[in-house]
Amino acid sequence: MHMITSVGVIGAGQMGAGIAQVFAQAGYDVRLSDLSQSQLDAARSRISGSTGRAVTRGTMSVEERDRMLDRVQITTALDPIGAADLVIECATENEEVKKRILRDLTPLLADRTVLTTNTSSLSITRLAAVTDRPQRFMGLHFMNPVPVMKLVELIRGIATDQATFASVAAVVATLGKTATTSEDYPAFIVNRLLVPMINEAVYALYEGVGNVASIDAAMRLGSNHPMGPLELGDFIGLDTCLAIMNVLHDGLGDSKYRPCPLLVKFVEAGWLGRKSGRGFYDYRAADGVPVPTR
Ligand SMILES: CC(=O)CC(=O)SCCNC(=O)CCNC(=O)[C@H](O)C(C)(C)COP(=O)(O)OP(=O)(O)OC[C@H]1O[C@@H](n2cnc3c(N)ncnc32)[C@H](O)[C@@H]1OP(=O)(O)O
Ligand SMILES: NC(=O)C1=CN([C@@H]2O[C@H](COP(=O)(O)OP(=O)(O)OC[C@H]3O[C@@H](n4cnc5c(N)ncnc54)[C@H](OP(=O)(O)O)[C@@H]3O)[C@@H](O)[C@H]2O)C=CC1
Repeated sequence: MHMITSVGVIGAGQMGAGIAQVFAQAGYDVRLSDLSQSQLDAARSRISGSTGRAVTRGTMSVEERDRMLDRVQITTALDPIGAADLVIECATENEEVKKRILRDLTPLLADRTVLTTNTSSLSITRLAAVTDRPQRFMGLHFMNPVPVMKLVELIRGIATDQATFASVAAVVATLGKTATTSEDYPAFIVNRLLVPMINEAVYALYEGVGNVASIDAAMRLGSNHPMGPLELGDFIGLDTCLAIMNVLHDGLGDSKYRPCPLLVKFVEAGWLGRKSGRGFYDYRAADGVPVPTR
């Protein structure tokens, strides 16, 4: 089995930045790629800000932080990604976008490269089929915020071989995270359970069962969830939540997974949650305190 020392991450959004950070902290050389230079610059600031907190608390020295940041190279090109030992596709949750990236990337890959996707819901087998290496392709699903959350879901496609699975599981252990295995069904385990709950919270809002503050307080204080479901939807990204509901609805063919029309409308309005400044809360107040919108 080839040693994995370098990692290529495609897509520098909230997940790509967090994944780049945890690999760099664990000593891997990271290449982070995105179409947009501004997203890459924002990812660098996000990593710097996130580790800045550790420096302030004294859990990381300034030198360690600087060495970690030096291990993350950013690029708008795809070519440098192809030479990495492990690649993690981490772009927008859209099957066509992911397939286009994987098709473009395939001719650039070294023979040894293990290819993975951080998809929240899409079929690993279908994504693998557009590459030249379905046997060395699998789902590697990190949770948000990546530096904090302990779990990584591992998902085999139908063709994933045991050596690939074992090497990816070994890499997860070096990050200090715990892996669980899920089968390749729509949205796997975490999002099969979590995102319908968020969608149901949007239905409760849509039907007037409660307002944003009462629905979130009910689940925070009544079920000990660290965030209310609407706050969590905003945190994940309402576009991503809607994409996951659509995959569940289409893939399992059960009306219980139909996305709430209010969720659809928010995404159509560009109200995507934290990342766009507005979702079920407005994040643009001068004092930084989120304000419920309904
Ligand atoms: C959609 C998918 O495909 C799958 C998914 O990811 S689903 C989403 C899964 N994630 C969740 O459910 C998250 C739910 N929320 C939480 O667990 C918590 O609210 C939270 C961990 C995000 C924040 O916790 P909190 O106690 O309110 O905040 P806070 O006290 O500021 O932070 C706790 C710690 O996390 C760190 N932290 C918080 N956010 C961070 C971030 N984005 N990056 C790095 N560190 C972060 C803080 O620095 C702090 O560290 P220390 O304890 O060492 O000081
Ligand atoms: N949000 C979450 O809580 C979680 C998300 N995930 C999964 O991780 C993936 C990324 O999600 P997240 O980081 O939240 O999404 P974001 O919207 O924050 O980021 C996606 C990034 O991908 C970029 N991108 C789009 N197309 C391409 C392309 N062709 N080549 C390179 N980059 C591209 C986007 O650029 P631009 O903005 O310019 O379009 C953006 O920077 C998704 O598959 C999602 O389902 C997994 C676990 C948790």
